Amino acid sequence: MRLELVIDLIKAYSNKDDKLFKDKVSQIAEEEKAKGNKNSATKLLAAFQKNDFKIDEGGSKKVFFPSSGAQVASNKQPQIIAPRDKSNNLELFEVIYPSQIDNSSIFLAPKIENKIEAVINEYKNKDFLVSNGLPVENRLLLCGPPGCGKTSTAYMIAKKMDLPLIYVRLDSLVSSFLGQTGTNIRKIFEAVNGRNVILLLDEFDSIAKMRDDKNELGELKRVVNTLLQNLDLLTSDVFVIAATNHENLLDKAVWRRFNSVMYLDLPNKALRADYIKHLMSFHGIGDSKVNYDKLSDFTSGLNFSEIREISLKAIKNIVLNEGSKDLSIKDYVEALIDVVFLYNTDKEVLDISKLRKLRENGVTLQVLAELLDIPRTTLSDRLKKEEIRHG
Ligand SMILES: Nc1ncnc2c1ncn2[C@@H]1O[C@H](COP(=O)(O)OP(=O)(O)OP(=O)(O)O)[C@@H](O)[C@H]1O
Repeated sequence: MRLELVIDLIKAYSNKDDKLFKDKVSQIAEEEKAKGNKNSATKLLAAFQKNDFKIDEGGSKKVFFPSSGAQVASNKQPQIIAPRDKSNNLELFEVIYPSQIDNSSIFLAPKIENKIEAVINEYKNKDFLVSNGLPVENRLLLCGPPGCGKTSTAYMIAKKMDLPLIYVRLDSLVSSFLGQTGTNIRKIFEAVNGRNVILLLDEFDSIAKMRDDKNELGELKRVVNTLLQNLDLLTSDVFVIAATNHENLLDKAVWRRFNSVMYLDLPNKALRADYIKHLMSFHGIGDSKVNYDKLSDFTSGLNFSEIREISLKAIKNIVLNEGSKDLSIKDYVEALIDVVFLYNTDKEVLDISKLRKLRENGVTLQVLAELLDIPRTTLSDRLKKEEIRHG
């Protein structure tokens, strides 16, 4: 290896010039390859990627690569300016920098968590993979019911990759002025192409599904084609995440564009219990005596967003009314009824089918009757009548 290259490496390291550092490592690898030392070149690149070159700066770790995130943190990266719609002058996307994303916990099934970690790792090492002639997964489709963490997962990935997130809501993009949509899509893709960013296309079905809509005319088809063509033209620097609640509405041409597809489902019993426990302990409520298993049963069939709302309501009630830190089953069910099993403010107009669901989820008649302030036998009769009505 030439001495000048070593000196350049040292200079790059001390100036924290990640681009120069990376260039010099690549140059050394190339020279080794040219000399017939392919193994040494591969080893060097592997060591480089594996160590991720973390430099300690006064106690806080700075990620050397991928570079764009580090540059944002040190204000070296030029700001990403969102293009605007010609008619209403509104910005076509929102830029969210990793420093603006908090570290709040996201609960995912272990299988999904592992898959996401693998995708992040692959993207972080994309240069190495590409230099070895291997493709990189940089198109992720997140599907699943609302409130199960598609958007939150995209944020978490941006935080972990230390990259700016470009957030586009396709439904609002389309609903504004159809005639402008194609132009707006082009403007968005031009603004991000070639940059190390995450492009989140939320409510993806709102545009992709239009292709087959018999009632819509050529304009919509053109819009969808523009979207697909622009996706194809993106460089591999852009990591694309599309999110949809209606994956069944996406056609084959759309599925083909994504090399990773993940389904974020409603939380199972264990995840619900962990999530409720996490929310409670975060606010200093509850203790080891609380039966989280039971609370988890009560919330069967609900999504994370609903469980969060219920739990926060219960926490607020406990803190405001009782000033205590205890969590009773009744407190929780009361919040549950308020948030999800609404009875139109008038207790006479009970939504019996929802109450049946609560009973099925394990809430006792006694607790329900007390909370609803109706005699237990009356409630029991009404539930039985409902049962007969439904066979
Ligand atoms: N897996 C999860 N772990 C922890 N909290 C979650 C999770 N999923 C959702 N939440 C909570 O619900 C809120 C809404 O979730 P999010 O917007 O990520 O869901 P989504 O699947 O994108 O929903 P939509 O399809 O309606 O856009 C989050 O801000 C968070 O508080």
